[in-house]
Amino acid sequence: MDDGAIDFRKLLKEEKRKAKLERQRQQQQQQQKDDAVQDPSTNHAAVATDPSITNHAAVATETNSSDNTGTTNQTYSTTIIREEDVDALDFERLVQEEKEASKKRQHEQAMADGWSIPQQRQVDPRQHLVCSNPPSIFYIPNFMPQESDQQALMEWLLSLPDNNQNNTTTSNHEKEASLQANGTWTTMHYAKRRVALFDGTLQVGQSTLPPPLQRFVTVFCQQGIFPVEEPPNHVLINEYSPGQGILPHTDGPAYISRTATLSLGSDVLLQFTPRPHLDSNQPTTRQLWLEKGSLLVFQDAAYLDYMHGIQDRVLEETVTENCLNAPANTQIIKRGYRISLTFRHKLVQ
Ligand SMILES: O=C(O)CCC(=O)C(=O)O
Ligand SMILES: [Fe+2]
Repeated sequence: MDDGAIDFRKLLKEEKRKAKLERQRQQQQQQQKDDAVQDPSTNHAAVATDPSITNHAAVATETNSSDNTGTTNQTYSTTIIREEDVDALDFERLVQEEKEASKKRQHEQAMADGWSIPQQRQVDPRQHLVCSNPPSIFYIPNFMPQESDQQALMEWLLSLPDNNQNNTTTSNHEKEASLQANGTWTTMHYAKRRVALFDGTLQVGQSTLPPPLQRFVTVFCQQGIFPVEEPPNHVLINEYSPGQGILPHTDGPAYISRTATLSLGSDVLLQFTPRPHLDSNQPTTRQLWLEKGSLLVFQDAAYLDYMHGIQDRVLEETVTENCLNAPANTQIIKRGYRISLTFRHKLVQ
């Protein structure tokens, strides 16, 4: 496991070794060029410096001149960056980058270790199934039972960088593109809701989900919430200020037809609305009470044939007889600040 400590000595040694090799290479090249320029028989053998090597490479400018014999002489003016510059340039940047990466790793590890999810419990679908039609909505209250654990997870999420604070003038297109930047908050243009995406499929061959989220993935697979061969590799975080919602939508064919959503911060009512292609005998909109700390899992028909959404501009919601899981005496749900984490398995071609 990474203990987060930076081995400065090792870094310095490695950087010096690289700088030394680079200087040797430059000197060798310079020598070749000098020899070539001095020896008219080898004029055309002079080798120009690789232009792709920037910063610490020797920069050669080539000038062609014709002598009276008609042959082309190549001469080079070369700037060699000094030893001190090479050390200063790369080492400072390297140490800074390594420090930041290490701080981030430590923070994420501490966050991942800083809360508990009951691991032993095997989820029994029959126990958590909330209705027979559609037969594929599961609700697990107290999935993350401790309020302090929920708080710790929220704190980590809120410590993620915010794109909008860095750049308030980005176009919608750029904002959408910045959603691709893993683990940063972006404010959606119309909905005004903040979202952050962790797409573990962006780097081929390795999952890039950070440890706090990877922990959930492990638990979901252990508990049979997701199949081991199709674990969540994509997590969308939605932040709702009190009263904010999300339009009815389906999560679409980019994922296997299963989602797991963890609610933090506040309770809310989620609406499941049948899609128009369903025949009219299907039940109308159904409500589901999502308590903070709960996990909602829905799949198959509930994923494919229903839209789900949260009413916008509502601070208090009335529980109707179509609510699938609220206790009989619950009539009003007060909305507060809420963060949800939606785990999915994105299909990769
Ligand atoms: O916040 C929620 O509970 C719903 C989120 C959702 O539906 C989504 O991100 O697709
Ligand atoms: Fe959704």
